[in-house]
Amino acid sequence: MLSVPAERPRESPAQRALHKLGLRRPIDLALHLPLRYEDETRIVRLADTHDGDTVQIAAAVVGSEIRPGPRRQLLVTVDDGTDRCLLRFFSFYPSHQKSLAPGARIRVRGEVRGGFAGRQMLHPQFRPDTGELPTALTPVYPTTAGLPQSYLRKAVLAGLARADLSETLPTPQAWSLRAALDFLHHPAPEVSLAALEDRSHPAWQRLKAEELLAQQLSQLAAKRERDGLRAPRLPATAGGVRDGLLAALPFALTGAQQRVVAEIAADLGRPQPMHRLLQGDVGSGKTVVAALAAAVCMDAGWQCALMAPTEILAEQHFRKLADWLAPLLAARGRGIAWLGGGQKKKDREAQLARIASGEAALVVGTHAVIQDRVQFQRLALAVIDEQHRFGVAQRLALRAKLAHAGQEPHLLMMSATPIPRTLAMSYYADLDVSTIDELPPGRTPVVTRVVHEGRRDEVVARIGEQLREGRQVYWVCPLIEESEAIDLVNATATHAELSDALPGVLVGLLHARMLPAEKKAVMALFTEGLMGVLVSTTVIEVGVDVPNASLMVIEHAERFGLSQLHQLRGRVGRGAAASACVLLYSTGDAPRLGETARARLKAMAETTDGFEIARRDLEIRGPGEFLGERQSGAPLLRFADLEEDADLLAWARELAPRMLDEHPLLAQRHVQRWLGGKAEFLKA
Ligand SMILES: Nc1ncnc2c1ncn2[C@@H]1O[C@H](COP(=O)(O)OP(=O)(O)OP(=O)(O)O)[C@@H](O)[C@H]1O
Repeated sequence: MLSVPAERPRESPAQRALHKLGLRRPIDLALHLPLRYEDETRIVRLADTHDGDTVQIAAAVVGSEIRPGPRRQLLVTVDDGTDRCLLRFFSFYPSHQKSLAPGARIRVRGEVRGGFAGRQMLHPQFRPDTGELPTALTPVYPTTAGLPQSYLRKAVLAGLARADLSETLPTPQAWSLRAALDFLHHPAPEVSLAALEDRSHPAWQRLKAEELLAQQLSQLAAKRERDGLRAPRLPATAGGVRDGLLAALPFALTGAQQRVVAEIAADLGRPQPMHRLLQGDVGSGKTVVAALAAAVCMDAGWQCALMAPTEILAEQHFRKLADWLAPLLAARGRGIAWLGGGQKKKDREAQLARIASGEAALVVGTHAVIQDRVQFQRLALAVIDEQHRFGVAQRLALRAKLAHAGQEPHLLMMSATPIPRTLAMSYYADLDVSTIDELPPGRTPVVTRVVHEGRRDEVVARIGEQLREGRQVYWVCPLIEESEAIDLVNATATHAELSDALPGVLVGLLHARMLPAEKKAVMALFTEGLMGVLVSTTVIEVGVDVPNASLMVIEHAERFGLSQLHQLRGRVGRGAAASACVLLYSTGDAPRLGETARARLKAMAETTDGFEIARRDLEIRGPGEFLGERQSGAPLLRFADLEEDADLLAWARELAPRMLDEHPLLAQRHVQRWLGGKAEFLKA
């Protein structure tokens, strides 16, 4: 008999958009709080409005026409008996025209603009006028493309009705969770905007307290879980690879490097696994810290793995670590293995054998390092570069893969994208954090100039000057995320333009679609100083280290995010030479740059400090987006603020251990409610 596959209900675009916002369970919807409220309870007479007022009017459509041309518009005239107003829509559907046909009675909300031609509203919201006005303020929810407010509002109310909101707090509270959520989602008619926005209101206090408690519970559970795990103890020993490396380095460690090396060594000496994040600004010298950690591990007779997210980065780490460590290891009968994407089968087999036998004390590579076929003889430390590029799931897979005989490896994760302290505490709930907050001596800060695209020729002339001084130059082409193909066209055109403008100079091109071997060849020419200019898409974003490069030009800088610009700029100023970064911008058809793009370029011109950049980035984008990019999978505070709500934090900190001990089921339910699938470390 044929079995008919069960038909899976198709997701509508609106449902997909809900999922994109992370709104899957009824409780997720119930906890999706309004961003602001609109007052639709009042109708204003058109004759009483002033330029710039945002108002709601009730009027009849008296005229409707489409103005043709390149900027097609729908123009609708309405009359409310006191005056007329023109509604202008630049994008519209046939259904708009129908609802706005002459004779229709509508309610319109928007900003009134005065002018010679009379009152106007651009893209106002409108709906049929049913005669009945809402009696209370209307919530407006954070949303995303393809998810209209009306749909989201209904979904939230349905979620609120279905969610399990039973009490999880063991001590009596002034407001229940249900009361707090009802207050915010369905404001009563007498509730004012001021009350709804007052974060010290008991409804908000209840939500923040809940959220902080969930965070404290999950952190504590993670910590207890970790305390129960075993890892090999790796005490630092004298006279080994670590001491050899310290003696051979051409520079002395900075104070900050010494401090974090000591923090890591202390963790490695304990029988519990280290889970530490090493964060440091671009060029602050994280690699040598990783090398020293690896050396401690190898001196104790164990293996270490280092994994980077791209072939270029992994390759660069391999080269640097091999320079530093290979001679020291060879003297002890051990070596370094490489695992990359484009490797020949025979070479790969040979490397796998060295890893399995333990002869390879250090293994460097890309994701290839955690593939099933890789068997370590005795792995004790895994170093993961740019860990935020690896998803939480990959991180967990790594841990599972590397654990053996009841022992977990120590994990050191490196990131060149510093996160402000308050966010780090909640984002990296399960990690300890070490920070390199000092650059090696002798660096001159990179001078950054924001230059209009119209002055491109001057910039090309400047490249010529740098080349004559024996320096090298990066030229980064725009990022148009949706289309790698367009990126490539741009980069290729720029490559041709620069090759023409700079006769006799080797100008290279690097982009994501090249084969690993081609990329490697181009990078090698640039690293060895044979190539003067490297035109690249953003593949060089992280980690590339060519100290002789002293100028970076970023084309269409207005399209890049702030941390990304900072990362890119970090590719220059890595040696002693004075370096510069030129941010070329274009405003396209617009008369000037948008506000956030302007804020980003201004921040870049004003500071080179990665922590300050991170702070401004957070300010410009808000925590959701700021962390979203980092593939957040860890708990994150949405409502509470660790500084502002210090008293609630103290309450949660005090309650969490008692709750875990005395009410473990309530604790579990509470964390599930707030963190849902993200509460991975509670599973144990
Ligand atoms: N204490 C030090 N004194 C002088 N130079 C140093 C010191 N530490 C590291 N360096 C050098 O500084 C450069 C940058 O170091 P490294 O590549 O480790 O930076 P990073 O922190 O990994 O930066 P990024 O995240 O940008 O890759 C390298 O050329 C490195 O050899």
